[in-house]
Amino acid sequence: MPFIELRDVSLRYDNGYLAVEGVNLSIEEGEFVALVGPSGCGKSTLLRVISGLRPPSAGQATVRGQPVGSTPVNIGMAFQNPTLMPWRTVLQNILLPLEVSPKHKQRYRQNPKPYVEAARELMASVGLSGFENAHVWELSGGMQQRASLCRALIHQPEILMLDEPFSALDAFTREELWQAMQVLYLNRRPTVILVTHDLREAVYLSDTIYTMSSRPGRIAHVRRVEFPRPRALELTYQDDFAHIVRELRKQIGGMRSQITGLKGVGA
Ligand SMILES: Nc1ncnc2c1ncn2[C@@H]1O[C@H](COP(=O)(O)OP(=O)(O)OP(=O)(O)O)[C@@H](O)[C@H]1O
Repeated sequence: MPFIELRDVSLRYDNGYLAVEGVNLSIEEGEFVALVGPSGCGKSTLLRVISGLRPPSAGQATVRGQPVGSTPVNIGMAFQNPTLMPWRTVLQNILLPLEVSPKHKQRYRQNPKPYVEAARELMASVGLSGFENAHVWELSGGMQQRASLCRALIHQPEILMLDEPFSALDAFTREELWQAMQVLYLNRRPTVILVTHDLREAVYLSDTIYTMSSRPGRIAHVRRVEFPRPRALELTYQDDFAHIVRELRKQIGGMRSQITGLKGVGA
């Protein structure tokens, strides 16, 4: 049984807008999946469906075979904007989800020590040791995003949802963060769903890449990525890596040219 499954899922927003239609996908436990596609094709909408924020208008979304929302599922999230609280230290920001997580809040209140240890370990794995008592304004954008990834993982979520978490960073910092993300993933093996416009990022990090068509979004192409892990950054300069990136770009370019009426855009 797949861990996460969408069967013929469509979602129409309250204003009548059909964002996604007839989406089928199935994600194994511990799989790293990327959703790519033209702007507005419904990538974030699918995250909302899987997290239970938006019930599908048609079709079925299940986690472990149970309809989404029928049983609690531990989810971690990180977004483009790290949204750390400026009045809290980095360590306090990372511990924040434990104050509200139904699974952890009581144990955390009674005995915070193991959680603080876990937060320190997470920080060490992404190179943030020594910044536990720093405040947000003392960190670079890349460091803030590292902290946001640690915060997303502190309550040991089964599913980690990443909505363009590296898109506001410069190219070098972004690549550093891919490597930090890979370390976190290999240490914990959560099921990850990454929404991104960066095709190199998708290929570097993922096991499977779903390319969505423009609105209403459908799954237009599924690409497995078989490179063994850990993946070195040098992989991104290899021909077989570039070949997959080109294949995805061609798919998306074709859709964009259908929308704009231009021939060969991005192809
Ligand atoms: N709450 C809402 N009400 C009505 N329409 C919405 C709502 N949220 C999103 N949409 C529309 O649904 C479509 C899909 O949006 P969504 O954010 O899922 O796309 P996306 O692929 O993540 O976009 P992008 O790549 O630009 O971030 C868009 O056209 C958007 O305008």
